[in-house]
Amino acid sequence: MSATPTVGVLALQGDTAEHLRVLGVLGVPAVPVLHPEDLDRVDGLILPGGESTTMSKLAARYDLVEPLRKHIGDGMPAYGTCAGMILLADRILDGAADQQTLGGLDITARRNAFGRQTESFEAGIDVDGVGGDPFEAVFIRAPWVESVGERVRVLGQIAYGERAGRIVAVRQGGLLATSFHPELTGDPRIHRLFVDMVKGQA
Ligand SMILES: NC(=O)CC[C@H](N)C(=O)O
Repeated sequence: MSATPTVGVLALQGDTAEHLRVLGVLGVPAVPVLHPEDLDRVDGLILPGGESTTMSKLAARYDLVEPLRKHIGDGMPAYGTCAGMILLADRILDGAADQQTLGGLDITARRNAFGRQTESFEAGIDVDGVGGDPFEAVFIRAPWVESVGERVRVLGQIAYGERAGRIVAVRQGGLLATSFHPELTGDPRIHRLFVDMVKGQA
């Protein structure tokens, strides 16, 4: 792996631009990924937040489903935020009819688990491996992680209130997922963790 990896951001739908901006702030070369051959030019991939059913449909339309599964299965590091977490999950609950995921991450994600758009909220989350203050996390129609397989490490849970204990950040080898959206709040610590994972340094 080169000292400065190139990170791709899936560009089918959702907040691709915000992820590219954070990677730019970190000085990491970053490119949108829209076609299968784009995957050959990146060392890691971010799957953004947005709408997972729409992203799945567009992935099929752009012939990206199998190439994405292959790269992820072959060990390409990937980080899914919100809808991206759903795409990485091996199993989902409350998915749309016939909703398929890419899989790779041995979790069950419950879609829209925290309620409707109007019930979006923020919470401070202590994310394991991310030093400093709790991460100010924004949840927008977010999934939670209902259960994890034994290879999955829980990195963050909601600490207090009626949602206390809900798992919202996980890692399994080179795969990272958060229910929330670090790309929207200007705090680059989780992106830095992912870039370190891509470099093989975390
Ligand atoms: N902010 C988000 O990414 C929302 C995810 C959306 N609820 C979905 O199921 O895809």
